Amino acid sequence: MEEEIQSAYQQELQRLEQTAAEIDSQLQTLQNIPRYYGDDLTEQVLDNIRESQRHALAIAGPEPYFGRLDFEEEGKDAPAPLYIGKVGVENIDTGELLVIDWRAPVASMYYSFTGGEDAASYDSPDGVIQGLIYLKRNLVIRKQILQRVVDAYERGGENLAVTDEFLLYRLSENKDNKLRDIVSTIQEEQDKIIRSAKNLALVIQGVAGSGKTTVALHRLAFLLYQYRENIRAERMIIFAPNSMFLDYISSVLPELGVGGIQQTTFTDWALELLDHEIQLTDPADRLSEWFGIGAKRPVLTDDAPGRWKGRLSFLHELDEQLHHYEKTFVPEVDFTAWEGATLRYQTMQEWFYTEYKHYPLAKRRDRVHARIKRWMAMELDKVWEVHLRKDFKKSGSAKLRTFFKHWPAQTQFQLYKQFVANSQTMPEALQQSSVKLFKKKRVELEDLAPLLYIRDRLHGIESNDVFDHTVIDEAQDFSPFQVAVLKERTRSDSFTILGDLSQGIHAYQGIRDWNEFLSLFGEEASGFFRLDRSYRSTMEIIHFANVILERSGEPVTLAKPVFRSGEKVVVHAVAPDQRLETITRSVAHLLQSGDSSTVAVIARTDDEARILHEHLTTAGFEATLIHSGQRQYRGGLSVLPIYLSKGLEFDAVLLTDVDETRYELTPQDAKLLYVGCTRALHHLWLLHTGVVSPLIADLSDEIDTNVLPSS
Ligand SMILES: Nc1ncnc2c1ncn2[C@@H]1O[C@H](COP(=O)(O)OP(=O)(O)OP(=O)(O)O)[C@@H](O)[C@H]1O
Repeated sequence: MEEEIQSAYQQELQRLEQTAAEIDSQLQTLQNIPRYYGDDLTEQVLDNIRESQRHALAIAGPEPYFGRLDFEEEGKDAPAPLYIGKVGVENIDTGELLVIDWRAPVASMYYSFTGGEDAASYDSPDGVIQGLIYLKRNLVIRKQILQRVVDAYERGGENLAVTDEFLLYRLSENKDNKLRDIVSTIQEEQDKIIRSAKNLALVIQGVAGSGKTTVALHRLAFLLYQYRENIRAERMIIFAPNSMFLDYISSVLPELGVGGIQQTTFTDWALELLDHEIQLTDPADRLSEWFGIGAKRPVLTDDAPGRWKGRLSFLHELDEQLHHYEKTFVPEVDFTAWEGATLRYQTMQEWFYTEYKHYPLAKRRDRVHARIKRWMAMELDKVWEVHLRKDFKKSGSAKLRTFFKHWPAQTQFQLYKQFVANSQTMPEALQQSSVKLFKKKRVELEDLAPLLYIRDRLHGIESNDVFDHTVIDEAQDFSPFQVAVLKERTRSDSFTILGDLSQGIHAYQGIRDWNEFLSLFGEEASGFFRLDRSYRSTMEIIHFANVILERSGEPVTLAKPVFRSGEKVVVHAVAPDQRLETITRSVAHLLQSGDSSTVAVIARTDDEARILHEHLTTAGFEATLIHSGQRQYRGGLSVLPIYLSKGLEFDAVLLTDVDETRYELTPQDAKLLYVGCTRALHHLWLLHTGVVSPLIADLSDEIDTNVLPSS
């Protein structure tokens, strides 16, 4: 056995040397060719190709591949080894494929193969190809050094099922600052999503840590590879909850060799399109209202402003109002430029409603205006007396200006203000507060989608502004209205919409059920996936977090852990006068433990986080305070309010003040605490002074209560 392993290692060593030498030599050759900055188009195209090859080889160089699959295609007489890496590499002289791009059809078997003696298959452009798999091997290569060779499957061997050993090895590594690619360990259920066809709106419900964000980013890389003739990176867009989150995920796409994809938040994107005509109220006000403690929080109903204005029935009501606006847009008044020159309103209506029907409203108005001017010019030509012609021209223009005052060019905001004031269905309190706010030229987040909708009806959507693919992360916090607006701007309904209803902490604006989105697309054009396995946290952490979710009193899907065991979750009661000192000691302990390079101290509110940050800084720690305006994710030690922890992950998490007043037995608080706990990869500690939160009370078997280091 030992000998076999040694020989496999030697074999792989040799192969690696050859492949690495080929990559280095190709890269060297390309680097010797200077970049082209001239005007010749052919040269420019060639230079671009060389540049992307340089880029690909630079990615391949240090870690050329991560897996090997020996596959014997039906009709062939021997298995051929396929080496799978982030980018494909060919031997320049022989054309032999040294490394196969992970996105290539044949590589899909590396991810879908789960063992057994049966035939395996993949979809090639020429149809389904079948054959037998003889070996699946994981290889860890760093800086061209072969570090690990592990066979997950060998035909005829004892272990017929593909083992998770390599996945566990990857998961046990601790995290640096950013989210990373997972090409070497993509799981079968994730691979199905990544390789789904382009013209589908995919909705993915995935438990915390199931890899939703990561999978969505890999899907973009796949689409760009598979549909390279039809889609462009600059026409793809990712919507994420905030700028810091965008920074946190910013390494994955470059690691996969993909650049140029637009990444933004819905708010930033919408405000830009709306030409900053309006200002958004400070989101911090609403956040402190909803994430305040206890009695201060509003009751959550479907009449909450975000829920109400985000529903499709509001869109339909606006649609009706827009329709009415359009129908009455051309007044039933003739235009007389001068005596004897009258344009009947029926003619103008004919132009507006029939001839220019296909243009958006504002453009139609401009077209009719220009056409009336042309009509006046023709009428003038019929006037022979020169002095009259001059007078008519002047007075006709003045009359047209007055006449067009009946056709006011309204902005989307002016129209929206009227529509809201005229609404027959909006709850009165909401209508009044909106009208009051609009007087100050201010709007709330939930007004952005209706404003964009009206804007698009007025001005249309430029073909340059249409997306080839749209990703919405943390989509449970989006409204159907927002998705409807994005649907108008996304070609062929090509969407990846991902989120977790159990983490819907912004329920005052988000959805309750994925059907709220799916109904926008229809069955044929959409697909629904569930990811129930969680890869982030240890079994102990996931079991603990699941209990919290069960106590929420709402129907939930519990996360299934991969078999990775760690220490028990720590829950510790602290006397009030020991609180700060205990936090300091715990942080020091967690930072020193070997597998914690990122540690988060998670407080209940913004203010509590700020105070803790001050305390830790004074105690000599280098810590980053994460607040709602934060744009960069720095890693190391972070202090943050719990609602901002969504989407992030840390080797160790310390939740402070998990007591009955801060985390009540309500669905909202359960979701909030669930989000906080599921941020931890390896260590989860919770401290409380006073009575422990009912969400985690009486869990003695699951937890450790006695591990705090002594002072
Ligand atoms: N197949 C995989 N192999 C290795 N690591 C994985 C795999 N899938 C997910 N992970 C890891 O699990 C963690 C969670 O991934 P990600 O943040 O994408 O999940 P998520 O579902 O978006 O989480 P959440 O909803 O809790 O924010 C990351 O560290 C990611 O690298």
